[in-house]
Formats: sequence, structure tokens, C-alpha cells
Amino acid sequence: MEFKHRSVLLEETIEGLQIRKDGIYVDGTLGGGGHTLEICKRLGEKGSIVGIDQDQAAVRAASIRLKDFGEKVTIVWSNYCDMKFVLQQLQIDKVDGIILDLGVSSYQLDTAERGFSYREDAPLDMRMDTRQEKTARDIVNGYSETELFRVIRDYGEEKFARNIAKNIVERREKAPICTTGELTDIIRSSIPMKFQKKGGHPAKRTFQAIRIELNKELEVLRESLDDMIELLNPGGRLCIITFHSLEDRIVKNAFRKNEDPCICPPDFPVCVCGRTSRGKVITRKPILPSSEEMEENSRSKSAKLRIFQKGFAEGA
Ligand SMILES: C[S@@+](CC[C@H](N)C(=O)[O-])C[C@H]1O[C@@H](n2cnc3c(N)ncnc32)[C@H](O)[C@@H]1O
Repeated sequence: MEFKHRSVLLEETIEGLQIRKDGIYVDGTLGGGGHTLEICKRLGEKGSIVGIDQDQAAVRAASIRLKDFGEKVTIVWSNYCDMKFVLQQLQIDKVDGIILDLGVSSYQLDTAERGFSYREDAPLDMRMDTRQEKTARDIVNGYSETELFRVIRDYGEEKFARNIAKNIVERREKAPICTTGELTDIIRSSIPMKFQKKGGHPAKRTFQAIRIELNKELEVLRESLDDMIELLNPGGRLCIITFHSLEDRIVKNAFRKNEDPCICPPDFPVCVCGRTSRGKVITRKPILPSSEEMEENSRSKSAKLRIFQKGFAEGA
């Protein structure tokens, strides 16, 4: 199947990165290589980019799409939480810009057998990295009712999480739940009809929740942001596109924390507040897609871009 994905907030992100011709950049969520391609076009002879994705299909597709840029691009099949290690292996100490365009690609959603979509019947999988053993099927059939409730409520912000968790547990007592179609039927039967007409497909929030839990999307993001800021050269920028409020909150708070200066009294011998201003937040309010983009690409509707710039002096 052809790798189809329309890059979101493309111009805004490229502008936000303030690309230097001789700079080194990292795309931590390479996908189809849409953002990386635009960065490559703006790089001079000495500039380069490292593209990372944990999905092998994305790595393959981007390698083909970006082949004309030769050694300017290095593509790595990895998780962006290992960015520091990946760069160490490539003998790169600091970079001039990092981009993350979070979530799933259209290719992942539209490839039925990957099991991300509630629109088609396929095995319950949802792994971004197929080297991982655990799948969505293990969560649906293995988590306790309380754990399922927590995941669906917290990561899906689903009003009917309790009902859905209860019905999953009831159904799997008869036979394991193996397909996206079976799960979608259970979700439908757990949400009162009048609520199914609002807020998109009734299974959307529960599928999102299980995907986030399985791929540890929020933990990985939370634990990687400080490292990424650390990896930037002075003046370097971190641009992050999020697709739901849970991700956006993590990014917003991490950026703020890295902007706030130390608040310890000046006579304290060591810092106890744990804050050191490492730069500034460029986007007080997130950048949103234009109405034209939202109209042309419905997947962009929930996108938000936030930008952080590394300071020229630590603690400044
Ligand atoms: C929205 S797509 C990126 C699309 C890309 N910017 C483009 O324009 O073609 C998100 C990609 O990030 C990857 N991804 C998500 N979380 C990741 C992680 N923690 N580490 C590496 N890749 C990740 C997914 O596999 C997916 O291919």
C-alpha cells in the first residue's frame, strides 16, 4: 500500500524552525518524510538532518522519498525517546532544531491490518513499533476492568468509560476479543444512542486511549522533552505539533518549566527549586492550522504547534 500522509502545519513549522543552511536538524517523528523533505530543500552543502521513526513502514517509505538528498539525510528506525543515544551513535553532540509531529500517520490509520482504525475490521494490533510484543489485543483481554476504565477515561476522555470497560470484561469472558470490529461493536453497545450522534465516531475516543496506552505515547513525550531541549545549540528551536489536549498540556507545561528562572533565594548555596531557565517559549498561544488547511485536511483540525527556543546562556 502506498504511504499516504498529508503533512500538517508544514509552512508554520518550517518557518518556526528558522532553518540555517549549515545546521543539523532532527525529525523525531519522520512518518512519510513530509516535514523532513521541506527541511532538506532549505539546507546547504553542510546542513543535515536525522529522521527517526519507530514504525518500520515509515522508515522504508521515507527512505525512498528522500533518497535524492543522499547523505544529507540519515534515517533511523528508533523511538524519539532514544534521540540522545541515536545522535551519540552518529557522533552528533548538539543540533540546531528538532521537530515532533506527534500521533499516528494517515498511512497507519488507513492500513487496516495495522489495527488502528475503527472503520475497518482487522486484528486488534495498534503497535507503532512491531518489534514490541504487546498489542492492543493484550490490553483489551488482559487489563482488569478498573485498569481499562482508567485508560479509556484518562486517555480517551470518554464519558462512558465505565460502561465500555464493564462490557469489554463481560464479553471477553465468553471468548477473547480479537478484532477492531468486535471492539467497535462493544463500544457502540455501551454508549446511549443519543450520544452516538455527537463528537465523531463513537469508537474514536476508546481507540485513541488504547493506542496511547499501548505505545506509551504520553510517558515517552513527558520523559523526552528535557533531553531534547538539552540537545539544542544556543538559539536552536524545538517545534512540536500535538493532536489532543493531553499531549498539548505536557508540551505547554514542559516549555513553561524550562523557561522559568530559578526562584531560590540568592543566598542559597545550591538550587532546590529545580528550575533553570534554559530558553524561552516562542508561542505564548499555540499556532493553529489556517481555515483553508482545516477544510482541505480534516485531520489537521485538532493540531497545535508550540515552539521553544534554547537560550544563549544557561539560566539566562
Ligand atoms: C503524524 S506522523 C508524522 C508525519 C510526518 N511529519 C510527515 O509530514 O510525513 C507521526 C509519526 O510519528 C511516529 N511516532 C510516533 N511516536 C513516535 C515515537 N515515540 N518515536 C518515533 N516515532 C514515533 C509514528 O510512527 C508516525 O510515523
